Amino acid sequence: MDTDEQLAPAVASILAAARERGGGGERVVVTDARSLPDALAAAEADGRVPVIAEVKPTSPTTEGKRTDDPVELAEQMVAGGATALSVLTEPEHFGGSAETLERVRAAVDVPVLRKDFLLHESQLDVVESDVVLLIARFLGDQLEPMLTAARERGFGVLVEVHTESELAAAVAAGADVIGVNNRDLGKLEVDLGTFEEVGAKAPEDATLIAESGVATREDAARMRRAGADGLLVGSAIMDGDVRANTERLTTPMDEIQ
Ligand SMILES: O=C(O)c1ccccc1NCC(=O)[C@H](O)[C@H](O)COP(=O)(O)O
Repeated sequence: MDTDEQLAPAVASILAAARERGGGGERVVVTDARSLPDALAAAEADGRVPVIAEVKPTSPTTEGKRTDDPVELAEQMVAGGATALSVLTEPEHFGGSAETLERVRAAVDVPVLRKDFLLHESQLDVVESDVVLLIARFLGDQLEPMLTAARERGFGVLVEVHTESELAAAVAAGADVIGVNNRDLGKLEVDLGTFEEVGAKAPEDATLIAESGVATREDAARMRRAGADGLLVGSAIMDGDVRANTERLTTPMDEIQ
């Protein structure tokens, strides 16, 4: 795992807050998790670009904060063709909350990913979701026990990696849905070449998600050509008309005149 000195100050601050944040009380058990791989396959069969649209009110790399009702934003994303949603629950740096995730999940019928920086098993017990994110870089040798703990509770799990060695650790831990983050959390720089390089080394049968930095249809097509089964998109959807932005990215290039 990184020492905080190797991380951008904003990320070190996110991690410090995550270490302090308590977990839930009672063990959460999800009995009705919506499958992310199934939803991605259904979008593909429909001829839509499979996009996981992210409800991200703010972030360390975003100016200002979006204050619209997150449920309305989520509904617009689904109306725009989003295959699944990602909802930030981190409160201090991203303006998220567990309550927002609960309200969004009750309002839509697509899989909802809980996007947070989970470091302890008890943090899984804060709120039900269909999928949780586990970040290989921050969990180190705790990745496998956290993956097991999440699956035992009924969550689907998206394991995020940024490098080939994190990918190897994720595969060794048993991850089968893997996100390659184009954003380097050490420097907060985004490079779509990361997915192209690291994703190419993933096992054939893994479900692969390209995360971060997808802004245009051309970016989406580039990630799809590199093997992405799904695209996780935050800023480019949250900035402006959320429904129109989602439609633009979920419509295949060959349908655009
Ligand atoms: O988005 C940030 O500014 C950020 C800063 C520090 C740590 C993590 C951060 N983002 C987490 C994410 O993974 C993204 O929200 C997600 O992949 C969507 O990225 P984008 O489409 O580039 O908004």
